[in-house]
Amino acid sequence: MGCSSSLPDRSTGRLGGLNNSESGGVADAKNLRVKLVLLGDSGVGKSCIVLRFVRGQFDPTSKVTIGASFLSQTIALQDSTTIKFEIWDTAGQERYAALAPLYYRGAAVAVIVYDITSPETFNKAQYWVKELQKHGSPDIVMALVGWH
Ligand SMILES: Nc1nc2c(ncn2[C@@H]2O[C@H](COP(=O)(O)OP(=O)(O)OP(=O)(O)O)[C@@H](O)[C@H]2O)c(=O)[nH]1
Repeated sequence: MGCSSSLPDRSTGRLGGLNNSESGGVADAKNLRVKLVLLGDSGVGKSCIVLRFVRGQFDPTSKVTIGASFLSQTIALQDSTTIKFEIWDTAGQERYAALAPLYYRGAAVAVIVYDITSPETFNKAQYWVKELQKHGSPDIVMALVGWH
């Protein structure tokens, strides 16, 4: 698999807007809390991305997510600021789509994942971008991840 993504440079402080309780981030200037949600079609690798980020592991037998799952990961920046990511990994199957607002509400960051060989998954990614533009936090940071 290859993976490309575009995220703000985490060492430049461009995540400044995230330290805001309305967009899921609180605590003090040195210890930020960021709510992050993953969205995208079923099977595009969302759970694998989260598992890699949180535990450094890859599980090729990764199961379909039911509803959503929650994990967290804290990272330290060069200036010793810490960011605790509170991660909601949503289920991509259509039957769970109605639950998504529960998980993206108040999220400061959304990672939207698609498979670059599958137009349907890209359509779904576009759908999530529009949905978040309409109903997500106004200052949400979105990252589009293309997977293959
Ligand atoms: N070879 C390879 N397979 C991968 C990689 N990432 C994910 N997969 C496979 O892709 C399948 C789906 O991955 P998941 O992370 O469970 O997909 P998901 O987007 O969370 O799917 P839902 O839970 O249904 O929303 C699994 O069978 C993984 O083994 C990767 O980096 N390499």
